[in-house]
Amino acid sequence: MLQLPESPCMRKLVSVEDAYEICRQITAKYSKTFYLGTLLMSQQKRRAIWAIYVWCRRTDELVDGPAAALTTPETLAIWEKQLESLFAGQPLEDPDVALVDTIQRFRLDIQPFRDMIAGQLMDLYRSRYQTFEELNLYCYRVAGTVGLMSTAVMGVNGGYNTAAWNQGQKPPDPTPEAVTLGIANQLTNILRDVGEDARRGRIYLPLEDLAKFNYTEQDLFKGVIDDRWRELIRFQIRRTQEFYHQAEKGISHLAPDARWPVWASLMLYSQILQEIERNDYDVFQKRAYVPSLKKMRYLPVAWLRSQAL
Ligand SMILES: CC(C)=CCC/C(C)=C/CC/C(C)=C/CC/C(C)=C/[C@@H]1[C@@H](COP(=O)(O)OP(=O)(O)O)[C@]1(C)CC/C=C(\C)CC/C=C(\C)CCC=C(C)C
Ligand SMILES: Nc1ncnc2c1ncn2[C@@H]1O[C@H](COP(=O)(O)OP(=O)(O)OP(=O)(O)O)[C@@H](O)[C@H]1O
Ligand SMILES: [Mn+2]
Repeated sequence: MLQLPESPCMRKLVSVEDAYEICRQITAKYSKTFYLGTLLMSQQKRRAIWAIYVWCRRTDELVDGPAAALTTPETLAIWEKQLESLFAGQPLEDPDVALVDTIQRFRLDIQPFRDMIAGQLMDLYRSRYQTFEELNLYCYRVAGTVGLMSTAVMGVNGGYNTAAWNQGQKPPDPTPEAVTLGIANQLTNILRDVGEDARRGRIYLPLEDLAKFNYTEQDLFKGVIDDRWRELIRFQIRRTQEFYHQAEKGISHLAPDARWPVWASLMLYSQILQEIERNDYDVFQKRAYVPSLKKMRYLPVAWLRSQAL
């Protein structure tokens, strides 16, 4: 598990180059899918995504990592103060040096970062979601925000205004689809991790959906896999696939060099849903993952899709 660096002190921080290298290593270690996606980007954009990844990972680790039991709302309040310091150009820890550089180069907005902290705060207070609407808000905060942060780095389709017939018109804005992709990823993550979360007493599946399929919390904690469960998870998978489908429509409005990495990460992460089906919906004993060779096979398919107008 990722260790948070020691508490901030007055020691000298690393150079910008070294800070990006630290972020690269952490991203490579903790996310095969997103790291692979960043390798398809230009050097400037990929470094920026690594810096963002590390800040997100560290934020998530506060409530999900090995030291999570020590995290209180005050911990998150201090983390938010540290965030404000980054946006004021003042890094406090080594990986922050890269994020400060990224914030300035890409003029990032602080709001998605604040919203993500608010999402992690929800994890301190809640372990159940009654409705999909409530879950959707959680997903926006912890993952839709990543879509906003990433889009600011990847950029929108700048070629749009240069076409004579588009002069004076605003380019289509892919922001809603970026949020939708983040939510789709998070819904996928929730389905993959049902067992792991249950072992921590957490249920992210909306309770209204459990009720609809006549499946109880006790069934879930016992890991019951029967037709009610299969139908319930099929329903969740279909809903998640609709989110992916909506998100796809935004990709052609991104900067051309960002389309392949986004198609690739979308296709690879959404494959986890198929793996869940292949495991006959056993998300209690098995962890659905996409084997590396399969991931590689999707890269040319993603490239072809990224070339379509
Ligand atoms: C290729 C690319 C641009 C990647 C972005 C990489 C990035 C900055 C990821 C941050 C991930 C992170 C650590 C978030 C903290 C909260 C959290 C844990 C969210 C879940 C991600 C992690 O998945 P993983 O399987 O590694 O989780 P665990 O091992 O269980 O901890 C999430 C599932 C959310 C990830 C959300 C995104 C990557 C947003 C995707 C949206 C875009 C890139 C926008 C694309 C634009 C358009 C127009 C479609
Ligand atoms: N090719 C593989 N062979 C065997 N086990 C694997 C393989 N890929 C993944 N796993 C198992 O699943 C775990 C997490 O895999 P996963 O694909 O979720 O990696 P990740 O780095 O978290 O990537 P992602 O960004 O997709 O979440 C690994 O630690 C390993 O136990
Ligand atoms: Mn992972």
